[in-house]
Amino acid sequence: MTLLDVRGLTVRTTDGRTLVDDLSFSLARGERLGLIGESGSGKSLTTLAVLGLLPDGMTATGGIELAGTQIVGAPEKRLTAVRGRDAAVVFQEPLTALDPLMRVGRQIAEPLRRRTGLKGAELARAVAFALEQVRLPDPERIARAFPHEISGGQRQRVALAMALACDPKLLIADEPTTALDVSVQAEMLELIDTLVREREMAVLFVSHDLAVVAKVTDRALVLKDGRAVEKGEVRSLVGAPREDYTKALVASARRLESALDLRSTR
Ligand SMILES: Nc1ncnc2c1ncn2[C@@H]1O[C@H](COP(=O)(O)OP(=O)(O)OP(=O)(O)O)[C@@H](O)[C@H]1O
Repeated sequence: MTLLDVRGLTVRTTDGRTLVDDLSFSLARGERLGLIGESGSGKSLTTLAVLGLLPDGMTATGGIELAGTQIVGAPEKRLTAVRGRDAAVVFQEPLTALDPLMRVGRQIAEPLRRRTGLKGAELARAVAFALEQVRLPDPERIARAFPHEISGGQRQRVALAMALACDPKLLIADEPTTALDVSVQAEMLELIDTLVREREMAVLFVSHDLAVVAKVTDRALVLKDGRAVEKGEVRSLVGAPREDYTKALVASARRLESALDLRSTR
């Protein structure tokens, strides 16, 4: 069953520049797709369009159907209902999602309370559980901390816990490991992989690094200047890229072999 259907998505600026050009792809429930391309290729704008979050001065045309809701042209009220429940996002920079002035626990409590209606001690227990799920040690301490009091890797885990709090059908991960130290990148990818598998969530995974995409998804779509230039199984994109642009992405991908080995052993 189709969860996300993007048909002829085009994003333009008011001064007439086309930043995403006639893009189409779809995602079934529980399926994973990588969006790959170099900086400026339109990956982030595509994911923002899916959530109805395009910046001012940009308009989307075409169709985006997410869990039965037409996103393009939808009123804000309908979009608010979709976000969190049908699709949630983890951005490259966790501070985008986190309020610097609010303790971490309260930030996770809010979406949890909305979804579950829990209060008081039960809600506090659910917050601690959400933090444990993303493998954060000492969840009570983390819950009391402000975002600047924890490490970048821990903040990204908190952002992931917030995204998962409403049990969305689709997780959008936009360069979720790019800002992290190399040593914590692999752990984060593994965590995303495990958590979405347990929840049977679909994933739209954005990265400029094909090796990173290969760790999480089986299929990928290659974007260049806002257009899809190639799509298919990650394995065939890597083994036999047709476009020069894809060949360049393969060449620049780090640790590609180990990423593919990892998936083939599952
Ligand atoms: N708010 C904005 N106003 C004007 N142009 C923008 C805006 N945001 C993005 N763009 C332009 O749209 C194009 C696509 O940007 P987008 O952020 O989607 O690329 P990307 O592939 O996600 O790259 P990156 O990995 O660097 O974020 C780029 O040419 C970028 O300069």
